[in-house]
Amino acid sequence: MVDLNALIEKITPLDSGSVEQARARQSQLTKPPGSLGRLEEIAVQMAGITRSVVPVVQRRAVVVMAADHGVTAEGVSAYPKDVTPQMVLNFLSGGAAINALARQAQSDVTVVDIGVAADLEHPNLLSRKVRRGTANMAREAAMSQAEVLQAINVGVEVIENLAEQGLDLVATGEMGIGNTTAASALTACFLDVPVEYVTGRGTGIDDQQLAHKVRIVEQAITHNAPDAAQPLDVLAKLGGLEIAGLVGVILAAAARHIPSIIDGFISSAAALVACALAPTVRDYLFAGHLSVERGHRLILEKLHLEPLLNLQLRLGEGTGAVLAMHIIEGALRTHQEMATFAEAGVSNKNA
Ligand SMILES: O=C(O)c1ccc[n+]([C@@H]2O[C@H](COP(=O)([O-])O)[C@@H](O)[C@H]2O)c1
Ligand SMILES: Cc1cc2nc[nH]c2cc1C
Repeated sequence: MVDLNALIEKITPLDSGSVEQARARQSQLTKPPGSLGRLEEIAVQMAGITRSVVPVVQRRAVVVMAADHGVTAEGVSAYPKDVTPQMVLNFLSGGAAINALARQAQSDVTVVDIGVAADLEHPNLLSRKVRRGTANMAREAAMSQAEVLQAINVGVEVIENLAEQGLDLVATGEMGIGNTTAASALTACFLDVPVEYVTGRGTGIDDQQLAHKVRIVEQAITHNAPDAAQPLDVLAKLGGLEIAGLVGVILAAAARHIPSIIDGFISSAAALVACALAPTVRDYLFAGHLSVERGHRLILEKLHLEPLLNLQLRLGEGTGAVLAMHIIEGALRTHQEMATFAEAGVSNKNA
């Protein structure tokens, strides 16, 4: 089992030397300073993360963590919980949105059963069930402390195995009917805001169901009384197995100087927990996109992350994060391939 404190200690600040050299390179490229906007910042941040002045992102993966949620018994989703295992099989057959987008972005897709209630078997599935879905958080803690650590450990091991084969960039993905309810509860707790500010329609519930979902999240928080100063307590009581797994992914990637692209609302709730455990991790993160889900913007504001895309997505799976891989690649290609003023014989700005 991972020693979480030791892992957190490995997450060090970005390398300032690489940051400065990357900035110096940007200032020499054939463009007015700042004209490539956020692409310039991305290239510089990537240099600091990877400790390489001219980083590459050849080997890419999206880790899709799948799990069920006991709170679905309260009628908080527009879809039945059977969709979780059904979509896992769809990911494994290559028929989901994430598969199409990952093929386009030349990213591997790693599918992990970290807590799906049903039995699932497939040669390409990583079977790492911690338990068969969480307990109903409206009535009891979603998970025990031991289970939450086990789920984080799954994420850490997935990254360690991927990193051994070579990994330059990872995207977070998830699948779990009911998981926007868990993500809303976590967000309300960590941001200390009213539940209704951070509770949205998920897969598409109506106004009446939304009002009910808000009450269920409020009930879960009141009943479990998590200690907001103890991120693992909050995660165990209100979280999900896939969210805990993604906390492990985010922490382990940062410890190995691998950048993570965070997907939508649920992935961002995992990032919120990871940053509560290890604030330095934030510098290793990119926000892939801004989800339609209510509350996502508040998480990104709290983490001082600006989304790379805003496409009105609300699918999850890692779709927005994998789309954002193209933006990061663009930032690195210009950083690497553009000629300098001296190389191209272009006159620089008058001194
Ligand atoms: O990523 C997002 O922002 C997002 C927003 C809404 C829904 N989802 C996906 O929809 C599922 C959760 O929705 P729900 O309504 O069952 O809580 C889960 O599988 C998520 O991947 C994802
Ligand atoms: C069909 C479907 C696909 C999904 N992918 C992620 N969450 C999902 C929820 C549903 C309902």
